[in-house]
Amino acid sequence: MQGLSCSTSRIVGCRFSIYPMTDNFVEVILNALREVDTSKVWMETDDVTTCIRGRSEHVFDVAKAIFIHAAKTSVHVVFNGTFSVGCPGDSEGNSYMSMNDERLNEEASIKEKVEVATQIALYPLNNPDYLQIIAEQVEVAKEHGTFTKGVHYASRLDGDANDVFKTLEQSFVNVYKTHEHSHVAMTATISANSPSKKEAI
Ligand SMILES: Cc1ncc(C[n+]2csc(CCO)c2C)c(N)n1
Repeated sequence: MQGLSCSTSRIVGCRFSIYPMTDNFVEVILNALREVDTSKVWMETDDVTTCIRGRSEHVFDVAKAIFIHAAKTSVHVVFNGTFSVGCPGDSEGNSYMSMNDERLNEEASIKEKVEVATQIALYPLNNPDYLQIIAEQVEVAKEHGTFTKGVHYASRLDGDANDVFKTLEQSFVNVYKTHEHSHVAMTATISANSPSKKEAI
């Protein structure tokens, strides 16, 4: 179809918000966005979300660092985001894909110990084997020790933010590497410092 062919681009993107549940939420959001090194990703923030795009490792590095930066204030904060790769129309035509693979925020992120509760859902969009592919990534999360249980429409992961982000990244990369023209979306809701208990309330 003219103009709608699936791009072979491997540019990864994430559109996300963080929601710090505190009166000074503006400060927490803006400090997290400012103090993380975002020089290896394309980034745009508006009044609803932030979008980051570039190489997979830098998109995950920056998303994790922004969330951890907000969470280390001890405020109850939630990250809600959609990761995407292979979206038709998302072109690689910018310099961010030629960055080297050295992660700019990993050293600072791994110093922080932040417990998180997470619900993720993987969507291998153009793959008829999607159920099998999702099941394989549940096994990966079990191997990582982050998988807690399946819930309706999602899998629950608990643990340190660094470990949970490792599972998110590994699952997403495993799925999009399945074939050259894969189009994959993954949603993640990540909560830290919640006053709620873990059970349904
Ligand atoms: C990561 C992230 N990016 C953008 C917003 C939207 N937002 C809500 S309040 C605020 C600060 C004042 O403008 C902004 C940018 C968000 N919540 N989280």
